Amino acid sequence: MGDYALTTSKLCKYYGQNQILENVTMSVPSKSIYGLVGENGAGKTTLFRILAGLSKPSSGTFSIMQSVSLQELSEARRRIGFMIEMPALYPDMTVLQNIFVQQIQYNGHKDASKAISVLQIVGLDTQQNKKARHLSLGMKQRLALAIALLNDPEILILDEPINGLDPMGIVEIRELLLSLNQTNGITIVISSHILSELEHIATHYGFLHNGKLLREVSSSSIPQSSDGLEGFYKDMLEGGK
Ligand SMILES: Nc1ncnc2c1ncn2[C@@H]1O[C@H](COP(=O)(O)OP(=O)(O)OP(=O)(O)O)[C@@H](O)[C@H]1O
Repeated sequence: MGDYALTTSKLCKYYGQNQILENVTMSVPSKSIYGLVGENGAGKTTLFRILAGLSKPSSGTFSIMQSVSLQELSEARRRIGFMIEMPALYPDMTVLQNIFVQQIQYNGHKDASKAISVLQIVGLDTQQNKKARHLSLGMKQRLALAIALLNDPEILILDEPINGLDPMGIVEIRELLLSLNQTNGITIVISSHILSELEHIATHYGFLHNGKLLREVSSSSIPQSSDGLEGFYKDMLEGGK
């Protein structure tokens, strides 16, 4: 995969007059868990949407697994599992049927054994016959993650994947992500508001603030003190580091 799974160079995005991303130059090492930290409105989702091909940058370039051309990028994206927005679920279909819909859209056919295996990975196999309308938010999050895993991705891009999960659910997703990274070698890019949670799993961080990537560091640069990542981030925003 090369040294970097994803890179961006001087990426800018405007909506009308508003500059949302400003010269974002980012490098996500292969096989890392890269925590993207940033306040509400910092531009995290916008950046992920560009990588996913859901939005175009106003200027700048990016690469996914060394692919840069439009055609190569669309191939490379097939090797990424995205969880950016909640996938459109059919409320009157079951969990399993919703997985089948995704498989048919993506590959043209359904694959029941693969569907069950991703539901097992995210701990939803016991709920496979439940209608989507009856799922809790946390269960929907797991289903979105299951969908992102359907095509054995080499990279996972996860926007706030633990939003809405209870503490036990958060621990389970954390362990799942660690295992996907360590056992399957999947590079994971993850945004979360819960810095203490990112701290449990991230090997690298990028700090996005007002559309600018202030700094990238490896987790070894974060002090092991009680306010570790939170304190580091606060000091950085205050210009202390
Ligand atoms: N389609 C759009 N049109 C206009 N402005 C947009 C659009 N999408 C996002 N924005 C604006 O871009 C800015 C960045 O939004 P974005 O969703 O990328 O931030 P974020 O870091 O993901 O925040 P959050 O953590 O709240 O999800 C916000 O000010 C938002 O209002």
